[in-house]
Amino acid sequence: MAHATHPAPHPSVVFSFPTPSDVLDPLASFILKAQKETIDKKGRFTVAISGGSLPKMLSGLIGNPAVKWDKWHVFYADERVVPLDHPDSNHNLCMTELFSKVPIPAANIHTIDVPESSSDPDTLDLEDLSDAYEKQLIAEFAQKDSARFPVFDLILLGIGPDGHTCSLFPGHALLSEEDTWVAFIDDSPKPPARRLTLTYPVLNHAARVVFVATGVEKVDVLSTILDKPEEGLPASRVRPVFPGQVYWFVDDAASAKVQFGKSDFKL
Ligand SMILES: O=C(O)[C@H](O)[C@@H](O)[C@H](O)[C@H](O)COP(=O)(O)O
Repeated sequence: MAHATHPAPHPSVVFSFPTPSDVLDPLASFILKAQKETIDKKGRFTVAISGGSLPKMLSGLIGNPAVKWDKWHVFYADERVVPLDHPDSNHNLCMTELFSKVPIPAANIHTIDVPESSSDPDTLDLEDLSDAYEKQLIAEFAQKDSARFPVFDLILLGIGPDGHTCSLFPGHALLSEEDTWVAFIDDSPKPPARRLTLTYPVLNHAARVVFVATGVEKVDVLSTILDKPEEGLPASRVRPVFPGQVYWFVDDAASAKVQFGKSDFKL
């Protein structure tokens, strides 16, 4: 019997701009176009967002009347298991850099269940926390899309100098996770050790994954990720199934050694 064939993933699209600040407007325009296409079709826009320098890179959205914040449903691509108001919390960072500056309803931002000012988050059971976060995703996606995995309209990610993305670190057992939507890790090589993360099955069913990476400290890892995917760095393994698509918004310092073809940015 013939096996069903699945179209191969689209090749990634790489946009490189002279400086980090030159990335801001094109990135905002790209997100707005994705938002419009999605809301026109289904009336809501599901977004996963990570920490690091990424939230600040979304400043082009602040004050922009075209952003339909009330239609955004935001999840964290990964989160550190610390109180939500802790300096290490990705939610805290996103609030400071972005969400406190725009009219997004608080109910549309899905946080992990670690109360603000909680005095001992280390006693919280990671499996319970990741199950509870997965339930929030199921509530958002499962009945509506009736799919085995959620299909985020947009996932916004950074990369570490070791090639990690989300809390998916090189050589870690979580790289082989095939079933759960949200996983936990208690041995992150980058502190803090205890984190939750979306898994590859989620990343690789997204409609669009956007990586943002700037600065010379990313130059070697970016060329390994794009030019040597066979090395299997965590970020190289983000290859959403057709018709999903990976986009890179980088600066010329980060892409200086990349051989992979770059595209001219146009919408
Ligand atoms: O959870 C973390 O430890 C960080 O959020 C991390 O994953 C970060 O997103 C990348 O290292 C990229 O960071 P920069 O964008 O700041 O380089």
